[in-house]
Amino acid sequence: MINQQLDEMNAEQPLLEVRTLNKFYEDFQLRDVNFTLPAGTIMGFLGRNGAGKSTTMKAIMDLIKPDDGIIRILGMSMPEEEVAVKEQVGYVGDTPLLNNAWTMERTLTFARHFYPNWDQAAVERNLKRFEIPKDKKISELSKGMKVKASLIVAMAHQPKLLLLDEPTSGLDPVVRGEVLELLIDFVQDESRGVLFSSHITSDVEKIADWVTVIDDGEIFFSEDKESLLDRYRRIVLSGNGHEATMNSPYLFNCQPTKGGYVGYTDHYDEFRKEAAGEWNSERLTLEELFVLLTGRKEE
Ligand SMILES: Nc1ncnc2c1ncn2[C@@H]1O[C@H](COP(=O)(O)OP(=O)(O)OP(=O)(O)O)[C@@H](O)[C@H]1O
Repeated sequence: MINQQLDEMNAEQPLLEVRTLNKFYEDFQLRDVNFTLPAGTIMGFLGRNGAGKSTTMKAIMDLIKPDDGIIRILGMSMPEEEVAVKEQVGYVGDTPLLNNAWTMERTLTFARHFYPNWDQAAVERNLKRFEIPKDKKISELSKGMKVKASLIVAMAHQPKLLLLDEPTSGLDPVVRGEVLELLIDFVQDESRGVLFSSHITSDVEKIADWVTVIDDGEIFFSEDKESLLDRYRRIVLSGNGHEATMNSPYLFNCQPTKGGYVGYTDHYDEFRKEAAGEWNSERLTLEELFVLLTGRKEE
């Protein structure tokens, strides 16, 4: 199906819908995973080691068989419509995609046979942009070059959705920045979107519009990044006379400090209306928020 027809058909469709996805391993369960990725969105997928990020992404791609759940990409069901779906998805997983013994040239010549929408001009542009030599074997490329090469291959058939499992892990800050820029460029066409998992919360904070956190196989929250960072605040209460404020239902984790108390709110608008006495608020970084929330859940 040509892309223009798809755009018209799917103008209102989310790019990706994951509903009640379950996968049971002996020592780990993915439980009722639900989230939606709207078109034009970069979603950061955060979770601690072993939380279930790769398992979720592999289940979306049908690389592992889910025990239950519904996956829809542009309204098409996986795995029933796998061939049509995979024309619309570029996936870079946690294990190397490219054959180390092949050159980039051979890799591209091989891969383009599978995709009618292959965009060789974009491939050439990206190879030049990232200075990836076509005649070197994949094994001779640096880690950063391999990541960029994998992304170039994953994007060459003009997919609508990129699923990337830790694309920036182990890269130096300059290469990480280049990869993030590539993703931002990719969603300039608002019919596209990206789901990328990461431990680097600053990368997610930098480019994601939406943040989904998974914890021990369950979605903890999936929310627009700005509204998330707006409604949480660190609250610093100085001096005395804070009894009423400290009993606020909007304040949690309140601890004494040298000059008063420090706590957190997840309802900043409501909190500020009723808080009395001397106080000020600080915006949290996504990293601070992630540590606070995943730590709080364990209490
Ligand atoms: N094939 C398998 N058989 C049994 N258990 C598995 C299998 N694959 C993954 N798991 C388990 O599922 C859990 C989630 O693993 P997963 O790779 O999805 O986590 P992750 O969030 O991607 O972690 P990381 O950030 O460390 O990459 C882990 O406890 C892992 O041991």
